[in-house]
Amino acid sequence: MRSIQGEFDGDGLRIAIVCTRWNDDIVDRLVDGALDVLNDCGVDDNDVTLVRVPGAFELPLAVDRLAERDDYDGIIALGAVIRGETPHFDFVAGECAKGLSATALEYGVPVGFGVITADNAEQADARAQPDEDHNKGAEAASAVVEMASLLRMIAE
Ligand SMILES: Nc1c(NC[C@H](O)[C@H](O)[C@H](O)CO)[nH]c(=O)[nH]c1=O
Ligand SMILES: CC(=O)[C@@H](O)COP(=O)(O)O
Repeated sequence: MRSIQGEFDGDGLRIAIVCTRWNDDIVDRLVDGALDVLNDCGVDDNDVTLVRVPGAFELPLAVDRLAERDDYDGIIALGAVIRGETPHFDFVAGECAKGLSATALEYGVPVGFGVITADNAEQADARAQPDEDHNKGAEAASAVVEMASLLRMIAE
């Protein structure tokens, strides 16, 4: 049986990170986690582009435009959607996830879903810790590097 699995080799990869200003106290820690993983994987800092949008609802449009440019081997989307008093949470989180997934499939570009969806600030904080195992940004960056590598292997 032949097995194909991506490697955590970021050499030569061009990566965009799109993050939100909403909940930036949390999201900036996701950015740090993502950057640490990209550095560990050997992605050159000069090959990383950081884009900031207002909130998670705006992530898909920015990611879509970046994917359309075909300048990036992977895109990491970072945000934190924290439930409030109304159903607004469901629409913001749902449309964000749906839009990011649609862009990945339309352009064939790996999009890391590094968007925390939490019922409260404590849950969000617990998913934005410095250690990679508790940082959604690190998780998303790792997935993007692996998928970019896998897609290169499949294309060979
Ligand atoms: N409540 C949160 C939001 N809400 C804002 C929306 O994302 C959007 O910017 C607004 O509806 C204007 O279009 N965004 C988050 O990222 N996190 C939240 O908890
Ligand atoms: C996820 C949201 O948009 C949410 O924080 C908004 O809070 P609320 O539902 O109380 O307006």
